[in-house]
Amino acid sequence: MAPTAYVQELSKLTSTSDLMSSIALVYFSPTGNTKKAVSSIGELPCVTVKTFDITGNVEVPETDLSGFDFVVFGAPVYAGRIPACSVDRFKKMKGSGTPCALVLTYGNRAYEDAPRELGDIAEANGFRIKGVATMASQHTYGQIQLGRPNKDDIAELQEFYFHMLAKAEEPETVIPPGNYPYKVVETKAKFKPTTNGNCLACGMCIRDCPVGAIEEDIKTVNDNCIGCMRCVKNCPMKAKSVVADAFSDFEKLLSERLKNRKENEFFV
Ligand SMILES: Cc1cc2nc3c(=O)[nH]c(=O)nc-3n(C[C@H](O)[C@H](O)[C@H](O)COP(=O)(O)O)c2cc1C
Repeated sequence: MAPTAYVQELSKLTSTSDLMSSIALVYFSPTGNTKKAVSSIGELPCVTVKTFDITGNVEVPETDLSGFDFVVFGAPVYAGRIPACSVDRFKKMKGSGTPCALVLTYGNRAYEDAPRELGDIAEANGFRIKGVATMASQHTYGQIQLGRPNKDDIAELQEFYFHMLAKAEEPETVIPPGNYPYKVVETKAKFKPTTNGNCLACGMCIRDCPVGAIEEDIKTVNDNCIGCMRCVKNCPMKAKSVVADAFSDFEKLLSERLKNRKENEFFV
């Protein structure tokens, strides 16, 4: 169904309907792809959303989401898993048979065990998984699938959300893709950002870093760094970057290796 047709369809349904309206969005999203994908459910008519952005380096409190009609969990894929630092944050979210969807964004390589890992956390905490979306997105590194998720990706995702909401009360659940044991991964950054002379010491990078890796002097990036590149992407002065021949070589190689477009997949 074309996006406009489905929005019209949805409007018709929601005027009479049992479609849900109260939706919680929970995402970890250092560079914004996952946030964009998850938040697009809020553009559907007749839904109200409450956002729980668990990306920042703050203690996530235990949060009861059982009062919501539907929950969307979103995470990026890091080395075939969800980011290690996000695990305990997602575990703070509690449901009570609450229907949910999982949205994983990945940089056009592979999502491997990440959907299963996020799904296992959700299920253990009282959520029923109604569907899983794996969204091929712009990679953090190199020049890969620039701008994705784009308008067309979001339209596909919104159609998925629409079906999720329509089926939320049905008992069937979905087993997310992925294997056991989960892939074993290295979580420390291979390449850390450095700071150039543009820096105005505004401290935004310190405040925003998901793992508290940037020290008070701004220049020192400690070993907590996960290489998410949030500081590089968000710095208004473009003062953070990774300057290393090895990094440029890695980016070139990765861009070449991942140049063929992958499609989004929806497990319902
Ligand atoms: C440390 C790290 C590891 C990554 N590992 C993978 C991977 O295994 N597979 C993949 O396709 N993309 C991988 N990516 C790319 C991200 O999954 C992708 O760009 C994602 O959409 C970023 O989400 P965000 O913008 O919400 O932070 C990785 C990115 C980073 C920073």
